[in-house]
Amino acid sequence: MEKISVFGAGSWGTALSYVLAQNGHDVLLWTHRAEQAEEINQHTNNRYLKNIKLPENLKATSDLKAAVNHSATFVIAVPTKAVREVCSAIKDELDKKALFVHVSKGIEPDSLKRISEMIREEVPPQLFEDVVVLSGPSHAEEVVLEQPTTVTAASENTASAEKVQDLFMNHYFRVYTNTDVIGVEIGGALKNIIALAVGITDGLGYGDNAKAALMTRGLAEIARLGVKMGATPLTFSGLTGVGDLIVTCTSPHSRNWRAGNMLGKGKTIDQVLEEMGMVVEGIRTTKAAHQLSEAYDVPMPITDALYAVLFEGVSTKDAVELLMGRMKKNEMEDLINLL
Ligand SMILES: NC(=O)C1=CN([C@@H]2O[C@H](COP(=O)(O)OP(=O)(O)OC[C@H]3O[C@@H](n4cnc5c(N)ncnc54)[C@H](OP(=O)(O)O)[C@@H]3O)[C@@H](O)[C@H]2O)C=CC1
Ligand SMILES: O=C(CO)COP(=O)(O)O
Repeated sequence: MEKISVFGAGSWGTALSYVLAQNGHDVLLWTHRAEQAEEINQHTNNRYLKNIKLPENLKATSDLKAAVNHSATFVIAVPTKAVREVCSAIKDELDKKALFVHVSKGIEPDSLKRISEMIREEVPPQLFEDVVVLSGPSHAEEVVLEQPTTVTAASENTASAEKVQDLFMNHYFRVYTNTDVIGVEIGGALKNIIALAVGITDGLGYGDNAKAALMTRGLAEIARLGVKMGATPLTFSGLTGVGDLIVTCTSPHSRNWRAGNMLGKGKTIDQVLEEMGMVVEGIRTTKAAHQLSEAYDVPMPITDALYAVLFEGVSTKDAVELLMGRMKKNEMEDLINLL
């Protein structure tokens, strides 16, 4: 039994706390809202996970210092845009080395940093043992129903990844390990762009052909960029690549797919975000990936088309026409370089 602190009490932080508490660990879940900590201590978190009874041994707090002092294993489960703020606040209270496990799926626009890079910038090396990423096809809503789920813990240091594997693994939550941190982080972040795009074509009334096209060519552009950034090509055929792409592009649980679907049906981004009430990571990540494709000189036509819709006022229909009207290509062009 380990002591573990989870930072961020949205859908995913709560679902992962559920798994850890069920595994017998002493989990303290931190939220920045006192009333939410009170609710979780009564064993529900209804805004994020409706009608789910949380384990009795899961405790919550809104006292950051208490959460930092509780353990030396920290799960960071806030949206990408809050990672720096939360990690910097943790660092201010930290007086020992901790293992940081992050579960966020995004890239920071402008700095173009991955999450593990952001954490390493916010927390000095003498205060962390390692930063491990836990990612893969996993909707919180299914995890808390204890439905079979597989994810990957990645670190260049296999011992750290195995430690995280041991903490989380149980009969419905199976954890693999991988040493390719770049590939795991890029796959997890960029699949949200493709899920938004698939949501749009579904919302426009296009069918499974369009969905398959976006998923396949989407994976091609994600892998192209990832490999140029230093990822291992095979990672994109794994859980954090094609696996997460499937689960996000084909499920109404996905906030990214749902947001895209509403855009395809004609709603504005502001209307969509207001209705969602939860993070839609793919929007900021589209901006970051658009910048990455320029920085690494990697063609990313689907990302570019979505960028045009989200940030340049291009209509969803025109964006599809733009993609379909691109110049002729050999399907394997560029991909051959990944081998
Ligand atoms: N949901 C899922 O199934 C999965 C999500 N993820 C990833 O996990 C990350 C978190 O997502 P998820 O839990 O789903 O998001 P949600 O929108 O469900 O919840 C986000 C949580 O973060 C809190 N938060 C936001 N900003 C801050 C801040 N500055 N300081 C403290 N807390 C803050 C929110 O608080 P408040 O309630 O006050 O807004 C809320 O509790 C994302 O990167 C997502 O891609 C990964 C795998 C699966
Ligand atoms: O990452 C997820 C599933 O693996 C959740 O996706 P959404 O953020 O689109 O809901």
